[in-house]
Amino acid sequence: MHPRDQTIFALSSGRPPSAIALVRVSGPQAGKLVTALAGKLPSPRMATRALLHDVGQRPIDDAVVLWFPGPASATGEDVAEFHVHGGRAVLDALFTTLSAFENVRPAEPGEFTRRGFENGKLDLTEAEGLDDLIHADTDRQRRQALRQLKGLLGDRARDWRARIIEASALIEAGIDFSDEGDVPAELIAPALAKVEVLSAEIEEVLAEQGRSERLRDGLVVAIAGPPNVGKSTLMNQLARREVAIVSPHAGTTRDVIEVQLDLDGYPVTVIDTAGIRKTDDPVEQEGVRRARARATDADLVLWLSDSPGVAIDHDGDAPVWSVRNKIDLEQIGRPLADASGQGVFQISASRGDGLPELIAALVGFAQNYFGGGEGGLISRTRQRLLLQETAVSLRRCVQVVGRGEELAAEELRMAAHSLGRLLGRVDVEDILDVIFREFCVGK
Ligand SMILES: Nc1nc2c(ncn2[C@@H]2O[C@H](COP(=O)(O)OP(=O)(O)OP(=O)(O)O)[C@@H](O)[C@H]2O)c(=O)[nH]1
Ligand SMILES: [K+]
Ligand SMILES: [Mg+2]
Repeated sequence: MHPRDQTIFALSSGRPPSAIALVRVSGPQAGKLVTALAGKLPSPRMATRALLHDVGQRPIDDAVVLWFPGPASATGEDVAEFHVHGGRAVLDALFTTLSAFENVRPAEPGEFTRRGFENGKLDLTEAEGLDDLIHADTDRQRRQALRQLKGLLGDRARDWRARIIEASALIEAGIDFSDEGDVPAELIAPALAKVEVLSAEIEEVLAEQGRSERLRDGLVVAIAGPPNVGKSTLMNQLARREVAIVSPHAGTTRDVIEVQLDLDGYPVTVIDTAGIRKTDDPVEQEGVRRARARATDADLVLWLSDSPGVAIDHDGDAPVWSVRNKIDLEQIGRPLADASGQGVFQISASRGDGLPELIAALVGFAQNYFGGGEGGLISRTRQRLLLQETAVSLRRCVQVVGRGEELAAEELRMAAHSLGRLLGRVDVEDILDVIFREFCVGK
């Protein structure tokens, strides 16, 4: 039997032990499994209490069972849900029992969603939105993923594709007419007008794209500077916990340490790095090399120093903010901070002076970086590349029409094909494998 026709099961809730665990089953044998374990098939979509038994009629657990006959289910197949107590032994017993049936096996990552996709329950952009939603850490990421899952990009793409096919039909009709005389102009002109409007709409969505992709990936802020200036102390303050070791010894931090922060709904990764200096210690040298590399890739660098006039030793395109630490050791009164993020911040990482100003400036930077608002429709490189391809084909269609309607028609076919791939309609198996492999097991 092809793996696709086998019945799959997986733990869809979190890691045991937990109060309740949800085990999902999908495939042609789902009904048979429920009957075998629960004694009978419950009414569709009604939570029903049942004592589950293994194949030797020994009890497994007191459970709640749900039965969703296909095609009105998440995967489009027959689906069952077992809500059991979330202990490891309970789950072991349940999985052993399920596996004992022929052609029943544990699901691969993303396999439930993939089946739903293959049965037309959701398009590829919605499947990606679902995966993003599961992995969303901040509120803004959640809202963006939900928009994707609700099919906003998919709906636009379907509409564009339908209109490209309409324009195509006009051009094809023009090609057919042209054998009999010089009629095409009346057909070609409205087709081109449609294509130009479409082009503009797609380009507008593309222009918005950067911010949503960034929202998905997050903003990386690197703390860099000479040894012992208080980088790890600042890191711990931003993280509000002791993630990095702080000590009076220069050269304490060697590895790159990362924390994920939710900064006003924006996903921000802060990295603490080894103090940058010349050293003979090979381990510290490696730390300095890593520190430089990570700071170069960051979106923003906080260059920390503890005395005036320390030169910034950093290259890369990212903006660098100069942060003076340990102002508590000096008698300079209130810390000065420029909320625009320009100029020098003055803080005491250990006492907390100046931190609210620094954090407010970071939020301002994040707002700018992510573009504020709700973000655009595109959240993945795959989506952006396919929309760019579509836009290029549409632009070329208008350019080449003078050289022959067939060329223009071919460009429209390519545009429609790119949108088909965006929706997952015409994609080849291996691309789907790559996309669904990143999903969680049980989804
Ligand atoms: N007085 C004062 N001491 C501080 C401040 N911030 C950090 N320190 C002290 O400075 C020393 C070095 O702090 P760390 O956070 O380990 O500095 P670092 O830059 O991470 O050091 P390396 O990892 O070795 O490069 C520690 O003894 C801290 O307690 C501050 O704002 N004021
Ligand atoms: K130190
Ligand atoms: Mg350190």
